[in-house]
Amino acid sequence: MSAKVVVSKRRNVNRQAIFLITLWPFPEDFFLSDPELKSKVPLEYLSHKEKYEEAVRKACLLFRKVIQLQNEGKGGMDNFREVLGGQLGSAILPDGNPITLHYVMFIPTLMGQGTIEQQAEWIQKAWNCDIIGTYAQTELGHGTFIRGLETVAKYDPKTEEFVLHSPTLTAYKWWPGGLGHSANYAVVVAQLYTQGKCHGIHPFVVQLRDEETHEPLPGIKIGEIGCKLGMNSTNNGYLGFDNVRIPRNYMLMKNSQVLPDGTYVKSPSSKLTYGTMIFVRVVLVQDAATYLKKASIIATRYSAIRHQSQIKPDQPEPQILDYVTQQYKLFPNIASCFAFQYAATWLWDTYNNITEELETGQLDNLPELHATACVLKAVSTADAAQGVEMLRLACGGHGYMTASNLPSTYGLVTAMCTYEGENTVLLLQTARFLVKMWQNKTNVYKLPTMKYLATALNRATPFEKSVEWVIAALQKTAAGKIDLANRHLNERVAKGQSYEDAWNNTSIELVSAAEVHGRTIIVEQFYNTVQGYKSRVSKELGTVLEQLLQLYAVNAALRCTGDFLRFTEVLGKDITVLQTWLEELLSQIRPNAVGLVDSFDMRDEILSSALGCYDGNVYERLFNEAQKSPLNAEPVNKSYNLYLKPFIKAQL
Ligand SMILES: CCCCCCCC/C=C\CCCC(=O)SCCNC(=O)CCNC(=O)[C@H](O)C(C)(C)COP(=O)(O)OP(=O)(O)OC[C@H]1O[C@@H](n2cnc3c(N)ncnc32)[C@H](O)[C@@H]1OP(=O)(O)O
Ligand SMILES: Cc1cc2nc3c(=O)[nH]c(=O)nc-3n(C[C@H](O)[C@H](O)[C@H](O)COP(=O)(O)OP(=O)(O)OC[C@H]3O[C@@H](n4cnc5c(N)ncnc54)[C@H](O)[C@@H]3O)c2cc1C
Repeated sequence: MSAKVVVSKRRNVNRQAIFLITLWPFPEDFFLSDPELKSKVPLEYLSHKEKYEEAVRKACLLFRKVIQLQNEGKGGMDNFREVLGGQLGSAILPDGNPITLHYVMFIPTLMGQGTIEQQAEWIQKAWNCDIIGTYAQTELGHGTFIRGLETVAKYDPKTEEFVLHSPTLTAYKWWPGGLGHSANYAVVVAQLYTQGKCHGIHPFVVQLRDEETHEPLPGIKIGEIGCKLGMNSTNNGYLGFDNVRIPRNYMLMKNSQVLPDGTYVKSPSSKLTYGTMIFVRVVLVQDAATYLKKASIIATRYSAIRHQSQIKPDQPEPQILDYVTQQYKLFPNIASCFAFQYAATWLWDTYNNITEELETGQLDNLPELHATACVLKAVSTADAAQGVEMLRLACGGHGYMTASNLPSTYGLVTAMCTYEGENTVLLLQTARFLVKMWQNKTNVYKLPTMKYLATALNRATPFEKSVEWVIAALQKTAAGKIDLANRHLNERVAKGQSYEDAWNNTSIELVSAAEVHGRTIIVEQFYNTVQGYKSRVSKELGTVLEQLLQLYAVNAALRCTGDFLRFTEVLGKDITVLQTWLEELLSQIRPNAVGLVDSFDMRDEILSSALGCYDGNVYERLFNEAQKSPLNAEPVNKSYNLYLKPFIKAQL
């Protein structure tokens, strides 16, 4: 991965802005120039069924091209990551990809939970797409509380098989992507029973459909769950089992096993079953950055084109980009794109390092990785969803048009707040870890993202107008919130509440403490990244990066003013200094705003937006898109003679 400086100049010198990006040698043109990957008719004018069929057609072609590149030695996993991610992936399949789960969860689970022999059996078939899988964990009745899943897998030692069964309607698997009509295999998470004892949830490979006819196999009740807020081509499905038998070795047995006689061999850690969920949460932080970049480009370019109202009576209508309120909607989101990008890169590296440790049986850092993946996924996806909605609103009526691609982008990003662990639940997971660290302070000194907790609470943080102060204040606030929540927990227990009730009654504070902890990590990673670049890039770039870092930090601080006043030495007058600092930064960033979003380097075909095109011809594109409406094919629609005319006549 080589970081290079890309200079993006826009029309005139004062808009020169440069942005440091990591260039992947990914052949975008190979995909975007393929006419077969373009929709003949805008998706919004297709039926639900047609949208799905079009998505399957494109998804198969997309992956065929990726496999072709791989066979030619032109990249591997990176190419999959590009076509599955929020940039190229959502440009070609804006309503979701029905085969995503095959690559994002089915194959990773086989790799993470299968024995070497099972990997040898299944992974080549999966990579060759001889089989198409999904990841079926969530049920109609349970998504968060996976220890409460109802699907059962009972071992029959006589035949050395597991019998999968859905005892209730709420036990039906519900949500898995591609499950409705696309996948013919699934990793199914079920309660394992052997020798009359339940050993909790475990992963099983289950064939769902005939590999030739694609007909559902006997005992398999399967279909799609219907229309959703977005992602309507993802083919999320339901799956019920009526005593379906699978061979013993279809249980993924890397971590725990069932021997032929039914003996259960326990895993070194029950948490290893959860591994795949960490992987996707880590990857989602990058996707949050990508979706927010896409919306930031669209809204910023549109704000440079759109002229509206007057700032001074004798002046022509200004670019709406010159309204400070508009800058306040746009620029903190641009800064967040950098923040989440850097946090995603750091988290990806951390994940890979710790996953290597897990392979050698070292589990020490798994809890911190889990807690960190949870909080960064929750904070980045929540902020990205809020940011995309703010950017849509910043574009007025035209932002509400499907042709802007902002509604579709919102549909994709807001789903991330729910899947792979609903955000509140994940923040509570992080809080659980923080409280445990707080109560057992000796551990805190070792963990990279936690070591500030050892000293932050009692550290003096007199106000100063600097990013370093903001980081120190966020750390002190996080420590203060964790300490206070812990004290309230203990007080509730002392008054006779069970620990579980005390936890529930303290959960608002716990979620808030976890969130501040997450923001601390993001600001600190942004700071470390900029410090690392400053000595290696031009003075201009260093200045721009510093401005963005300061904007992200001061905006994070202003979001925490209440807590800052409670947990740090900051005073009301200091908050005024922060507000003025923010306004100064908006003004400093204004000349580079368009250049900055240009440097996110997303082509028009990726943006798929009449508002965000590089040439700025917004109105012509909006009008041309309107002509594609089937209603405009004829001047008078048949409903006039059928309904309107009789209605009008009847009123005369
Ligand atoms: C290339 C780009 C591609 C991007 C495109 C992606 C598109 C993908 C589209 C859709 C994919 C979506 C797929 C899904 O949604 S799959 C289903 C996801 N479901 C969940 O995430 C469920 C969430 N719930 C849970 O994880 C758990 O129920 C829980 C909330 C964590 C509670 O667990 P539990 O009931 O066991 O209770 P505890 O809190 O007591 O936890 C017990 C201990 O286990 C530790 N733990 C929990 N989870 C993990 C984990 N994942 N890893 C490691 N450790 C874990 C926890 O910390 C406790 O430890 P302790 O020591 O404190 O006892
Ligand atoms: C687009 C999309 C794609 C998906 N793809 C898949 C897939 O491929 N495979 C798969 O298995 N699943 C998939 N899911 C399901 C997803 O993982 C679940 O929706 C998610 O885990 C949340 O579970 P739930 O929907 O049952 O909500 P619930 O768990 O019922 O949560 C509902 C509400 O209750 C709250 N709540 C729940 N538990 C607690 C708690 N302990 N403390 C405080 N509040 C709590 C939550 O915060 C939330 O506000 C997908 C979901 C979506 C939206």
